[in-house]
Amino acid sequence: MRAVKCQLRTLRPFPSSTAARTLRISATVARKPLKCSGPHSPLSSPLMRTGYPLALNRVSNIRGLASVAAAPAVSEEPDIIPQEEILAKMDPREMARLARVRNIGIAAHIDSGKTTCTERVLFYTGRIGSIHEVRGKDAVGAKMDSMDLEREKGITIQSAATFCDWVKKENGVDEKYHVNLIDTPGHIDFTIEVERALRVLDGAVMILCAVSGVQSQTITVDRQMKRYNVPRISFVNKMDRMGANPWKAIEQINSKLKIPAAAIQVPIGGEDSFQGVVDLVRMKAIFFEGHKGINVVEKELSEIPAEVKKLAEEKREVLIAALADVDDSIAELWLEEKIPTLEQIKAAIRQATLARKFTPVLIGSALGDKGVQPVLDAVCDYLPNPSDGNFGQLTYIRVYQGTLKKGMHVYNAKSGKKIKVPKIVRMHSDEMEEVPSIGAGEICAVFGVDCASGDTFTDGGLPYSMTSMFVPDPVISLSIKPKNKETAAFSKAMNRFQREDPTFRCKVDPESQETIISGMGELHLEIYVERLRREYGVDCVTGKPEVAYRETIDSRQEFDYVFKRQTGGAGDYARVMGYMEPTRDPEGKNHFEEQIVGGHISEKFLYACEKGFLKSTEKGPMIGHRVLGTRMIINDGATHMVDSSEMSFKTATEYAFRDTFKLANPVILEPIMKVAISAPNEFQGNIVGLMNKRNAVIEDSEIGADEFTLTATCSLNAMFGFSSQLRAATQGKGEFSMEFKDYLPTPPQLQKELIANFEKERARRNAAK
Ligand SMILES: Nc1nc2c(ncn2[C@@H]2O[C@H](COP(=O)(O)OP(=O)(O)OP(=O)(O)O)[C@@H](O)[C@H]2O)c(=O)[nH]1
Repeated sequence: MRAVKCQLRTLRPFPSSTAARTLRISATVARKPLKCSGPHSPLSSPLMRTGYPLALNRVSNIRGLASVAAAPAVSEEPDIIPQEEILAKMDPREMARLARVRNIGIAAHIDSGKTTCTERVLFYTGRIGSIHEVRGKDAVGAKMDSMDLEREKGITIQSAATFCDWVKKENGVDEKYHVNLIDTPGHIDFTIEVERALRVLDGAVMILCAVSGVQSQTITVDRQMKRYNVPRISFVNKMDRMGANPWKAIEQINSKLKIPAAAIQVPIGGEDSFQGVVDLVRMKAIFFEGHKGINVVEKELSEIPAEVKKLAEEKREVLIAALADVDDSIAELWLEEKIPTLEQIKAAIRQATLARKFTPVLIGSALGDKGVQPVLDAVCDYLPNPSDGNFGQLTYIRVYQGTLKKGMHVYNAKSGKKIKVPKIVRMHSDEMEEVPSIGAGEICAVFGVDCASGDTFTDGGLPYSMTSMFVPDPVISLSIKPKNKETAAFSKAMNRFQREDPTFRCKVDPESQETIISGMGELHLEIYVERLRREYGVDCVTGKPEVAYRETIDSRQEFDYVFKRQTGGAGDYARVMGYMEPTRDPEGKNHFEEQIVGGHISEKFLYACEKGFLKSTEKGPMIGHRVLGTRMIINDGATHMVDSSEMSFKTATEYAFRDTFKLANPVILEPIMKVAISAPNEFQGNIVGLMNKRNAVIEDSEIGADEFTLTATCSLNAMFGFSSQLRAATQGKGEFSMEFKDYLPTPPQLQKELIANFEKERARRNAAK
């Protein structure tokens, strides 16, 4: 059993977090139709025969040039067009406008203060007249938490977008910036909202709690920012809390997130005596006075305590040393023991941030109305504008089939919109090469194409669209039924929720005829049930939440299956031979392959076999859950002149799959979650006890000044009902988040129980028919 466990650990349906992986996923999806032949094959579509079939996929906006370094070389020797030349060709007024635009998101662990911070941003920029707190005493709730549910629960559920104008003072001159801002939810159940936001943004503010530092969900959003190449600045919030320690948080950004980070401010005071910050770039003390800290007051360092001034000098050295590591010009000055100027420091911070080699860290207390305005200044100073290195419309494209030529027309598979490809470039470090065309398998960038990340382009003849956004698989599901007969409103709501949120799924189980909804956690589904009631007036009855199990096999098994039926008229006949084996595919994909020699089964029937295989993987033979990581090879068989049909081969494959699966060491897999719990120190014993009872593996325990954080892995099954037990064990002071980690085999006893329950339920249904 031990060996099985190790091998199956690799069955991880979540791809790793690199942009390259996004490419590979898309490539796999795209290649699929190419492999098959026969009447349904795209290769037989008339347009495909004309010699210029193509399917393109936008991978991501270019946010830094480093990620294209691996682009393959072209055969021609094109001229190299320097970036400045391209910039020079753009309308200068448009360039100037874009230089003052910022599209940014705020992302962080739950309860770090994203909404509280956004509320200040809206207030200081004049978008709202007064500040209302999350779960505040006035019961109004924050502006960005616009859903009643968000205000009641004090959590953000949907990303909320807003905009504001911020006037930054630069050498005494007012500079007006337009900031489009998205506040994203922190709770792991709504992680798709963060994914959705990050792929359209140019930059992000990552908020951390000064007491807790890097938390589990900070690691998740970090991964997401890396996946979409989003440059970021960091804000260490809650400096007024007891035990606040920005240096620990910065150290953790360096060590846990592996991003070079350094403070560009130091705090003046801390905890309940936190008063303001020293700006390390300009070496000025900054205080926040007046109603809700609206007046930013600048003072010389001579006016602040000597120890803060000393700390500021020390931390400025640290900042310059960190910049020297990521910026050549600062490194040269450093070696020559020269002190960089304010402009040089600012330029180095900006460039290193845009290249995602560095994150500058700011410090403050949003609730205490201190430190938010400098974050807005830093957004303008250090985060990209839409024309930074991407000219607003530069789009990465991967060509999957055919050739993309300058001047040709392509169609957006989603919108059907026809666009002309005005110019194709290949990236070469920070320069671009214009090329006349680009072939299959290559990556290029195009200008002036109006599209969204992940869009697919074709020559108009293909109905395919590729997936590129990473959508995690739901891990939990429950049956749902309207109490009364409001079916129209119920279906309308279900359609809308699914359109909005790809991690929320809804389907009707063909056997039980029940509607089943699936999502990322108990809370995720609870919120939708509640939204149905409030927004659509549909009260529902829900079943017990169920884990999304998976089924797989652990050994190779041969088969020789004959499907034969004689029912008076024409009969059915199909014989399929071959073997099934585990793929050990890290993404858990299933594969079908034919290795027929001698034509015992025709192409048409083999296509039907593949269909039968794919259908079988949707509902596993053991407990009806999806199948992962199996390969089926058909290498021989037989056909009857009269009785064989596509249907008989499809059915034969399904039966062969079902019978062979059961003989090939079948295993039920269950989702294993990574759980992070934090609570005041006095409850540590209680929590460890709770987790031990669930057979969790405790991986790490970090004890802070007043709170501890425990990380563990535990099966999702064992985590049901944990939130209420945690509340009871910590007097409501504990919080937890969990995230899918892996699929692992269920304990043998549980596997037996699951199979027995499944069989019992099936027998009950059959008897009721
Ligand atoms: N002491 C202190 N509390 C803060 C600060 N900022 C926010 N809070 C509190 O922290 C809690 C969470 O704040 P939110 O702004 O809702 O955090 P969030 O990150 O938007 O939360 P989610 O969207 O649900 O993840 C609220 O009770 C805030 O009042 C701060 O600077 N200091």
